[in-house]
Amino acid sequence: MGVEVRVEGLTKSFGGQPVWSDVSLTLPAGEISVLLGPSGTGKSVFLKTLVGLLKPDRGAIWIEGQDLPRLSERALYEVRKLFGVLFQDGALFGSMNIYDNVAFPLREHTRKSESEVRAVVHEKLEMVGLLGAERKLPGEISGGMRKRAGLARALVLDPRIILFDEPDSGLDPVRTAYLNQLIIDLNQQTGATFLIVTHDINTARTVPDNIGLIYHGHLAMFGPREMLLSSTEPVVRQFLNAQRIGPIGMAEEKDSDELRAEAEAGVELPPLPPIPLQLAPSDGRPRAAEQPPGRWCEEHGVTPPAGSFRGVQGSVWQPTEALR
Ligand SMILES: Nc1ncnc2c1ncn2[C@@H]1O[C@H](COP(=O)(O)OP(=O)(O)OP(=O)(O)O)[C@@H](O)[C@H]1O
Repeated sequence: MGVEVRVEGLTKSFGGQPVWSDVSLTLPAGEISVLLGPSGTGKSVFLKTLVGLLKPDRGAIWIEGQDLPRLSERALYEVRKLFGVLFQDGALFGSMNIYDNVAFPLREHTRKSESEVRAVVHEKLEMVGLLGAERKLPGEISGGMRKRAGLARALVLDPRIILFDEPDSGLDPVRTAYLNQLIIDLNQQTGATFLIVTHDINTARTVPDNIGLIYHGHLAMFGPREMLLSSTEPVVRQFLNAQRIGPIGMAEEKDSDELRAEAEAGVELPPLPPIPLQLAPSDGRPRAAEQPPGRWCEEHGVTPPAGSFRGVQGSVWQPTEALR
């Protein structure tokens, strides 16, 4: 099962330049969360800080009662074993074949015999659909296959928290759809806690249980998918709907003249698009963390945008008696 990650007041800067300040959020155990934000806002820095590769200036990261930034190197080494990380390019060793790449963490961190290593490597390669490609070098397979090989390697130590840094970068829409399905299926099978950094709005709208948005050095919002997809908060609304109208400009933030000009021109925001159904596991069995569509909206008295959750057993979302 996954474990909860509780981040409190986290602040990180480089050479006095803050990347983000006072970030607080909880990644609920076993749930999938997505982190969004304009380029350069420090999403990768956040992942690296979570896993202990970078030290924050201030703040806490609580995992199983331990505050990561306060741990000794030795204790941190142990806690790191809870994590699996899929780096952007898969971070495979170019001179090792896929089998040896995936076997690497097992050979480095465990005392498993070669036959035990083989069993685990085969299991994980099967999970990501790469059986048969074991003898290929990373340079001989496609970008999508390299990501899946990186994912198999991230899975071999049975992590309870899996971090994905832009798993969909450089993939075509079809490969991205396959990878998103794989992420959902892996979450169902492993029950681990997932955090995905992505720029893909479709991924953000359909894959996670929770969405966070970093903007202008702060966490603008973090919460259940339905909360952000029904939010009218200008930054959240603009980013999640990929619109030009709103506070985010080409160079991160529009200046007040640009915003005033937009307001004076009476530029109307288009209505919020419908909230899509969350991607379901391919075998039809629900994930442990899955919630019925529309539950958050219903519990919080929020009417979702027209046309939301279409496809639920052929029907359209309807508020319960209490909301009518
Ligand atoms: N080790 C480092 N030393 C100094 N500055 C760094 C370091 N790592 C990252 N930065 C800076 O921190 C900022 C955030 O970088 P980061 O790569 O986390 O952004 P990002 O949101 O992941 O961007 P993108 O979406 O484009 O991948 C950038 O200005 C980057 O130059």
